[in-house]
Order: sequence, then C-alpha cells, then structure tokens
Amino acid sequence: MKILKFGGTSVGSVESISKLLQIVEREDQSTGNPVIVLSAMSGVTNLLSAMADKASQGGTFQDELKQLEERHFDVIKELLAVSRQNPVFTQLRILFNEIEDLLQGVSMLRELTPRTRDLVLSYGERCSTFMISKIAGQEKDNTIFVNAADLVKTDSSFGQAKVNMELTEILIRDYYEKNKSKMLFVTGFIASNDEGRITTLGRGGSDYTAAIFGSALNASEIEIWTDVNGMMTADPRMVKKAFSLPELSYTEAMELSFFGAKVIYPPTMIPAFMKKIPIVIRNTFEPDFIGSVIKHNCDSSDLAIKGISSINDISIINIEGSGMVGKAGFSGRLFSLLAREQINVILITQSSSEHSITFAIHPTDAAKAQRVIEHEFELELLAKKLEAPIFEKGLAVLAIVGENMKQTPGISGKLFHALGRNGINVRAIAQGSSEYNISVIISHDDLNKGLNAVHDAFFVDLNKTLNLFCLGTGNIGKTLFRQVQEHRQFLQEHNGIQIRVVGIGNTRKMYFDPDGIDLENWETTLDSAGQTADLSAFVEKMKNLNLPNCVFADNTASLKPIEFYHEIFSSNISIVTCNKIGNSSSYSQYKLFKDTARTHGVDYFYETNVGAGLPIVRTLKDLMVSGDRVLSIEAILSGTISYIFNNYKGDVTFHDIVKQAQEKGYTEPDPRDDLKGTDFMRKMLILARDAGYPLEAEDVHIESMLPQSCIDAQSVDEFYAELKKEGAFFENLKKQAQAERKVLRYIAKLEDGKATINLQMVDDTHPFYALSGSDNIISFTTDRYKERPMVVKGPGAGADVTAAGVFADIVNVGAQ
Ligand SMILES: Nc1ncnc2c1ncn2[C@@H]1O[C@H](COP(=O)(O)OP(=O)(O)O)[C@@H](O)[C@H]1O
Ligand SMILES: N[C@@H](CC(=O)OP(=O)(O)O)C(=O)O
Repeated sequence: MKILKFGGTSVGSVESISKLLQIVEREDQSTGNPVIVLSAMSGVTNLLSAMADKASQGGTFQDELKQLEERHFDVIKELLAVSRQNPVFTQLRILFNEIEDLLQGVSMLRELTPRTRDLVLSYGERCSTFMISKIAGQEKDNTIFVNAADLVKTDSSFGQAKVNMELTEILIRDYYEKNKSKMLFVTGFIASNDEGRITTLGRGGSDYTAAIFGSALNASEIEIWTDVNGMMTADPRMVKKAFSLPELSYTEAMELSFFGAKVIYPPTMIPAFMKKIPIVIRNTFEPDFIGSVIKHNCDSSDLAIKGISSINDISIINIEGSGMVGKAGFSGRLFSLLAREQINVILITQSSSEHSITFAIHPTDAAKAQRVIEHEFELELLAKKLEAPIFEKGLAVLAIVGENMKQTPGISGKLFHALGRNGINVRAIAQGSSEYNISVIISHDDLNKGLNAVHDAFFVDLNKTLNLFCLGTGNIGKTLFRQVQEHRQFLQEHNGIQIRVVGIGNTRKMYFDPDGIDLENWETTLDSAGQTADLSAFVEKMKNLNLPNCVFADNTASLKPIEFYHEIFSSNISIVTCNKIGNSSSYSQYKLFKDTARTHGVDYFYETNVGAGLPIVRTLKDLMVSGDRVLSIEAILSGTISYIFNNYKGDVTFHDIVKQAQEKGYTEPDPRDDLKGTDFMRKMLILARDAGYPLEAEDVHIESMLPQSCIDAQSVDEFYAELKKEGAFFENLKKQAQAERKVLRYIAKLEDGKATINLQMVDDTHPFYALSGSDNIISFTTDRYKERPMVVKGPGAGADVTAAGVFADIVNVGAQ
C-alpha cells in the first residue's frame, strides 16, 4: 500500500484536482487502495495566517474569507454533480462560519495566541480534504474524510508540535484496521494535543503527516506529489538549468530541504528513514515522469554534489570576546538559551581560536535573540569579557549538499572559486562534520547570481551560460552576432556552453534582456525598444543585473569604453576586446587592467588586438607561462603594408599600388595612417608588454618608409601627388632589392627589450620572404624555438576573422 500526498499546488485548482483524481484512480487500479494525504489549497494557509494577524490588530478579514469560500465553491461547482453539491456547500459553510467566529473573537480580544493561530490554520486542510473526498466519492463509494487531528497526537508546541509517535501509530493502525475497505482522504499538517486542542506540524508539514501514516501502516512507498519533476539540483524558480535527481539518500534530502529545498519538509525523512520506506517526489502535472526517489541504499552517482539550496532571508549574530575562549560551557549556555526561547538556529560557525561565534537565525527572531542574549550575558558584557553582539541582516545561506563530497577533493575550492570569480563576498562558512554539506552566508542580493554560478561550476556537463554584454554594432559587432547565432547549437551540444547576449549598445541606443536577446532580430529590437545610449548607464545596468559569468565585449575602436574597464573588472566582469586603445596607451593603464582582472579573478582577453583572429597573443602567453624565454619577435602586423609590399613588383608604381590598396578597402581613408606605422606600432607595443617589457609608445623606434614630403602633404590628394613625385625613391629601393634577390618588407622587431619598425630587404631564407595578399606574419625566437623560429601567419584583418577571434575569446572566458 502506498501513501499519496498532494501538496497545495496539486489541490489548488480545478485542473490540478482533476489530475489528482486521475493519479489516485491509476494507483487504486494498480497497487490498490492508497491512503491520500492532502494539503490546503495553495496559498490558503498563508491567507488564513494573514487574516488572523489582521484580525488581531482589529482589521477586517471578511473580503478574504469570502475569497476563500469562493475558491472552494468554484471547485465544487466544476467538479461535483449538481445533485451532490448542496450537502457539501452546507458543510463547508459551517466550517467557514466557524472561521468567521474565531476571527471575530481574535479581533475582539486583539490577541492571537499560537494555539488560536493553529486552530485557524487547520481549516485550510479541513476544507480542501473534505471537499476533495466528496468529489472523489462520486466515482467511488468508499471514500472517507479523515481529520488527522483525531489520530496524530502531539505535545502542545503550537506552530511546530512534536509528535508522540508511539500513540499516533497505534491510533492510525487502529483506525485503518477498522476502515480497511475505505479509501482514506486525510488532512495533512494538523494534529492535536492531549487535551484534543488542534496543533500543527510546522509549515510544509503535510509531507510529515504522509510519512507518519506511511510509517504507522508500513507503506511500501510514500509519494509526494507536487508541481515540479522531483527533487532538483536547485530550486527551478531560481536556477533555470536545475534538473531532477533520479535518486538521493535520506540524508541528502534532509540537508537539501533543511537549507530551503521546499519541495519536501525535513522532518518527513525521519519516520521514512526509520522504516526504510522510499519517498518518491513526483509531478502532478507530469504524472508519467518518474520523479526522484529518496531511499536507503541509493546508487552511488557521479555527481560530486547532489544539489544546491538556499535560505533566502536570514540574519547573523556575531559574538566575540575573551570570555568565551576555553569556556566549555559557553556555547552550551548560548544555544540552550536560544532553544529555550524557541529561536531556531539555522547555522553555526566558530573560529578556531574560539574567540568568536557566528550563528544564523530568521530575521523575525533577531530582536528577541538580541534581548535574551544581552540579558543572559549581562555580567560578561559589563565586565567586557564579551563585546556587544553584532547583528547583520539582508543575508542568505547557500548550501551545497551531497554524500560524495567526502570522497571528492576540491569541492570547497570549486565553490569558493565560483563565488569569488563572480565577486560574491562570503560572510561566514560552515561545514558539517559529516561533510554532507558546506554552507556559506552571502548577501541576499547576490543569492540568485551565486546559485547560478555555483550550479554552473558543479554541473559542468550541463551548458555553462555566459552572459554577454556587447558594445559596438559596427562590422565586427554585427558579424559576431551572426556567428554566435549560427554556432549556438553546436557550442551547446559539443562544448557545453550557452552564450546569452543580454545587453547590446552602440552610440545611439542600448537594450537589455536578462533572458537573452533574440539575435535574429537584434537590430529591430535595439531600434524599437532600446533606450538612449549612455555608456555609464550601460555599465551600471551590467552591474545591477548581477548575473553570473558575465562578459563585456568591446567591439568598438573608441576611447570611451576604455574609461570604464577598471570599473567593469572591479565588478567581476570579464572583458573581451578588439579595441587596441586600452592596451596601447600608457603602460600603467595596461598594467592596471591586467592586475585588476587578476585580483578579481576574471579574464581579460584581447587576441584581436594583434593580427585579428590569428593566435598571436595566446601563443605568446602560452610560451611565457610554460617557462619559455622570448629572445626576439619579428613581425609584419599591418595588412595594408603587407599588401603593398607583397604586390609591389614588376612594372607597377608604388603610387599605384597604394591607390589599389585603398580601392580594395584595405587602408584607412588617409593611407598615411597605415603607412606611418602608428597602428603597427600599437600592436608591437602590446606584444612587447605581453613579453614582459614595460615599454611606452615613444620607446618603439619607427623609421618611416615615406619621404618627408609625403608626410607633410596637407591633404590625401596632395599626398598622392607627392607619392607620384617620389616614384623614383621607391623604384630605386625595389631595384636594389631585386638586384640582391631580395624583397622589401616593413618589419617590426623586438630584441633585448628594444622595439623598432623599419623597411628592410629580406632574402629567401627569411620567413617573411614569401608572403601573399594582406597576410600578417610573426615569428617568435625563443629558448625552445631557437634554430627555427615559431611562425604564425595568415589573414590579419577583416570583419569575419576579427569577429571570430572575439568569439573565441568569449568562449574561453572562465575556461581555466
Ligand atoms: N531543489 C528543489 N527541487 C525541486 N523543487 C524545489 C527545490 N527547491 C525549491 N523548490 C520549490 O519547491 C516547490 C514545491 O514545494 P511547495 O510549493 O511546498 O509544493 P506543494 O504545494 O506541492 O507542497 C517547487 O515549485 C519549487 O519551486
Ligand atoms: N498547508 C500547510 C501544510 C503543507 O504542507 O502545505 P504544502 O504541501 O502546500 O507545502 C502549509 O502551507 O504550510
């Protein structure tokens, strides 16, 4: 025989009750006559509680009562045959009148005792269960409504009564024996004390009722029917990627639920555990899904942790002072006091020096805790053996849980890395000695981000989500969006990475959507729904959204975004940029960016600063980190200059070849911007810095390839005219090179910490001799690559390859 418990969400509407009845019927057909335990309709317990509070302050509650009545009556009208409705209406009206009388009394007395509150709350379960037993009764003639208050006996701790298991089990068995042929519809949550006064088992306690019945009747299984697919790796409302766990142990379920996984009430585990009865969590709205089994010998799983749960709103109290060092009785005194005062302590941590204790409680208990502690330790406080307790609110507990933790090293490292990398400050840590859980206290504002970041860190087989903010919608930005869109599925399937573009900005507009912007229509969305662009508001928004694994991609060539880099890194957001300005201005700025990224544990990738998508920056970095020593670097890092010299052969004049390069779109509007070598110099400066030389722009010695008259020309036209006039100058160079079987190349060199760029003639033994198109080339001579330098060569410009380089950098964020 099974116990089937349906939670508030499963009895909350006509639709869910219909599904519930089908599930009950199916069970009755297969295993036979289950015992059904029901909660109040969703929200009803909260509403009753709020009505009682209101009444105790003299407020009105009639409207809410009417609402409650209507919710129940609407279900009856829909699901019960008209001929059967009247007696049920009558009975429910009696119950609602009783609630009204009770609340009138509370209102008159302006007093709401825990005892009265329990009585008021009990009507939720009594109404729902009575109603559903009658609805089920029209198909079956053996249904019977059972008020669990008659069978579950407790002490008088109203609000969270302690069950007398022995007596309760006898009463349940006895009742069951007498009603064996009946299908029992039992109220969850409610019980009674010795005097027959209604008590409750604590919020969420209907699960506990189910376990108590399961234990008393030696059920084969306790099924908890709810609105999610079982116990999941995290609360699916907070972590979209949470998935359901096929199996977990009682301890794991207990730890997860203690730390907030509301899907099951922690005490439920005890009676089931004692009798080794499996608890299965199932989804009323997806009855064919197998759900999660909580059981005794659960199969060992590959997962290092089973789940992450959290308690939303907690306060902590920190007590410090010499008075507690070595005093064995101190914590005993403190925690007995809190227990006596019924203050629930969620988590405790004590420093190893025993100089301080921090513990977490519900904020509603904070004032009381302060009062009783100050009273109890008055003498110690006066004698300054204790400091005044410090209270902090607005915090949350995040806990990772799993039995495998014991065997798996590095779990806490992973947890703290995920939190640290996302800028989440840990206020206190507690690890149970059983090593089934590690709990951390963090700011409440960081909870959502923390849960998602930690979930991504532990469940690596799942797609890791990168939240991307993109600035710049020019050629590179546009191409990047297209590439991300085209490659999305592949990345998800093969690399387990999900890229979600959550913010787009250009000089006109900016738009954000934390659920991800549809990249098919980003332009229309940005134009129609975007707000006016404001870079500082863009950065503020990135920070305020507080999303995990954030990346800021700067696809501009503007100075403005650079001013925000430091602030962005400091907010624990990684930066990927093709904008060279940041790294090629002052060395101190370059260093500041690198250091800030490192101290905040985020990435700073700028592969496309040099040679577009070619792996140059990465190669240099790999050489350096693996202990190689760079002896020299030679490079041609300007696509324009490369094109010009690669094609300056035969009869063509230098003037014509520059023109041609301009016509093909390789050059800047004023070709001198390329030919003067400034852009080339910036790239070389970045490489020199990455190679460990703190150079400034003026340290790079550039020998201009242009005669002075060309440089001095006032306009582009004048420049071309001068270039034509100087034809002989270039012709001579070419001829001289040809005579020596060499070619002209404009090459940068870094050697002994000195960087130069000049025009050279190289023969066919030089790796730069055979170059075509607008290729970039770089050769690294290092300790390991001494005889034959390592060469990287290929197209070093163009929107496609640059965007691809940015894309690769984005994908690499967080990879190490
Ligand atoms: N780890 C988790 N796995 C599944 N659900 C969770 C978890 N943590 C929190 N929840 C929440 O618990 C809810 C179910 O609990 P509850 O609302 O009390 O249901 P019921 O009304 O069925 O008793 C789910 O809707 C889900 O949002
Ligand atoms: N109705 C009670 C008891 C309960 O267990 O409800 P649910 O199954 O909806 O969590 C409450 O809200 O606390």
